[in-house]
Amino acid sequence: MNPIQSTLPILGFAAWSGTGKTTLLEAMLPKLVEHSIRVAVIKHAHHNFDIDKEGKDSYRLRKAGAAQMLISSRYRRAMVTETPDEEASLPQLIAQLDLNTLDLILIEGFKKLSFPKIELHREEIGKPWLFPEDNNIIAIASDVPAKTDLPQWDINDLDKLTQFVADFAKQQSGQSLNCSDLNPSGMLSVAEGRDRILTQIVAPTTETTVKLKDALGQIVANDILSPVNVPQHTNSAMDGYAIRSDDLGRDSYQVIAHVMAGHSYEQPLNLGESVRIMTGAPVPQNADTVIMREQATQDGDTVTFNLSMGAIKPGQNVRQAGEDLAIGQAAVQAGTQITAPELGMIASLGLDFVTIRPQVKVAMFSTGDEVQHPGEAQKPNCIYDSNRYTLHAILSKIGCEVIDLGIIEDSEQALETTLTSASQQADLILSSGGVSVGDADYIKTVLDKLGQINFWRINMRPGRPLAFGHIDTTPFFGLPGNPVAVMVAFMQFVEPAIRRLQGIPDWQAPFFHAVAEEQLRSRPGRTEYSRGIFGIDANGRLTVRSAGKQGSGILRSMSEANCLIEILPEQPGVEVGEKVRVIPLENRI
Ligand SMILES: Nc1nc2c(c(=O)[nH]1)N[C@H]1C(S)=C(S)[C@@H](COP(=O)(O)OP(=O)(O)OC[C@H]3O[C@@H](n4cnc5c(N)ncnc54)[C@H](O)[C@@H]3O)O[C@H]1N2
Ligand code: MOO
Repeated sequence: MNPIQSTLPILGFAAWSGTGKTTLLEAMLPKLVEHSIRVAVIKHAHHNFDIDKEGKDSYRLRKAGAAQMLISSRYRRAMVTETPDEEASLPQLIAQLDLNTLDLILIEGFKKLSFPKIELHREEIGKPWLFPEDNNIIAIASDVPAKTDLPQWDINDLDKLTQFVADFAKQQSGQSLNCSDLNPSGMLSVAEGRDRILTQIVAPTTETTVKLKDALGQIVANDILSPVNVPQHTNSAMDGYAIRSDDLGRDSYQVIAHVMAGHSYEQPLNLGESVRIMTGAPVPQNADTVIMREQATQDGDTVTFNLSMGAIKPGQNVRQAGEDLAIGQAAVQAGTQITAPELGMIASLGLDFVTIRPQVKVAMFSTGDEVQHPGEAQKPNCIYDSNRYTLHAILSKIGCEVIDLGIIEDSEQALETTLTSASQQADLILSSGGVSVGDADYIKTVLDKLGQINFWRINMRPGRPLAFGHIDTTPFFGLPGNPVAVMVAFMQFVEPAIRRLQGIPDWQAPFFHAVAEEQLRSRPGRTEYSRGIFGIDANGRLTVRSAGKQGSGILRSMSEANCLIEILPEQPGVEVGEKVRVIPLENRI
């Protein structure tokens, strides 16, 4: 049988019924989303099925004879197509997906067709292995060992299984985009450059404990487990009256106490009784329902509730102990950068110290005799140094300690001294300028002398020239001099390396898709990063347009942009109305 063709990676799950395919997929999907993998699932059903429930408008219209029923809302859409004559084939189904917005297609069912599959096996089902008969099976998840050389894991080890699926998606997408076909010889694609860099970056395993406030912007080293229940007690979410849910329907209740936040009423609540309670105060034993004060009239120690303002629902307006976090639950996961919510949450657990990854120290300098310090009178034919300022800002934003080595004069000796001292102080070294072809050869001479540096040309714009290697054991990046190229190259190559040094191995920049409001040009084979402005149009669609002139030195359009528009090598350009990938800049630069 011919293998199923698709431009996106396809992976199926082969199993006998009762093995729990859907349950496993349901548990795996949120984890794949965490890996930033956008998944479509195609599921085969053996029997007749109705996707919309009897009585719903879409159901009624379909039953009334609509051959195709397309229903759409702000949040989702669904297409129900009647296929009275013949079931759709898997390739026809794949063709219905919006492949531009996906990274992976998972298939449940269609087990006779030829595409890569993971076999799921549970011994208690009592069915034979499938892999001896199906050479499309590439791995096994089972509760007993299988006699095969295929990779295999415990079917209950969801993390390992997810990692395999995520790696498969990434590896296959790399294969479906044949870089050597796309790139003129001698140039690396963005992905190839990044991969080469990342294989040479080793994450340190050290950690350090700091005071809570000093952890702002830093990376959590280990999962922070909650030592307490949050909230500590089951408590009231409103100022009002607590009663028992098995005691609804009375005309009135006797108010037997008044509980302020920080206090409690220690007696069990009896039938007919009510406790006046403040927001945050613990609800008494037996009480589980709070009616807000606006709905109540208290006369002496009797309270009545105005039900015309809303019926009382058992359990309403009560926050359960541990509902936010239960004791032992991970409040913040290892690898998270601490921002305001994490700082507040850690404080809310009563913790005032946090164990973090040591701050990554980045030494940086500018090169070029034409580059001048801001504040000096401008010399003829010179340019003020903006790169150390943009780099300082981005590095601080992502939690690095910056060692600013200034502007290095054009001399072998000065550069050698600077690089040697940088490699001793820093975890990573950054320079800008002097990496393209026509530049002072002394930079290459010094780098060759001190370390192992490769000068690459990346098939992207801006940011074509890039040097990468090590001075002693410290990673070194030579970024291009042009002010926008330096920022774009930083985001594509340096930030993933720093994230790895921070202990986040599979960091990926967030992106989404938006509809182009105007035509965007690109050269096929090259990744084009245009400064863009995204927004929402009158129809609620995410749209994007260019932020203006795109020269590699024009910082103004970078300042006005709120995103980079990434036009991929396989895209010849983007027409009006087409979807394009957008990398938001907020929180990145
Ligand atoms: N014959 C070729 N010329 C150039 C090529 C090429 O492939 N062949 N590539 C072009 C591209 S693309 C870029 S990007 C630049 C990068 O060159 P360098 O990394 O060698 O950078 P410089 O020549 O030193 O500077 C380029 C540009 O940027 C200004 N600059 C430098 N440092 C700073 C700074 N700290 N702050 C602000 N501006 C800075 C510098 O004055 C130049 O205008 O090469 C192209 N040429
Ligand atoms: O790509 Mo250069 O990096 O165009 O300015």
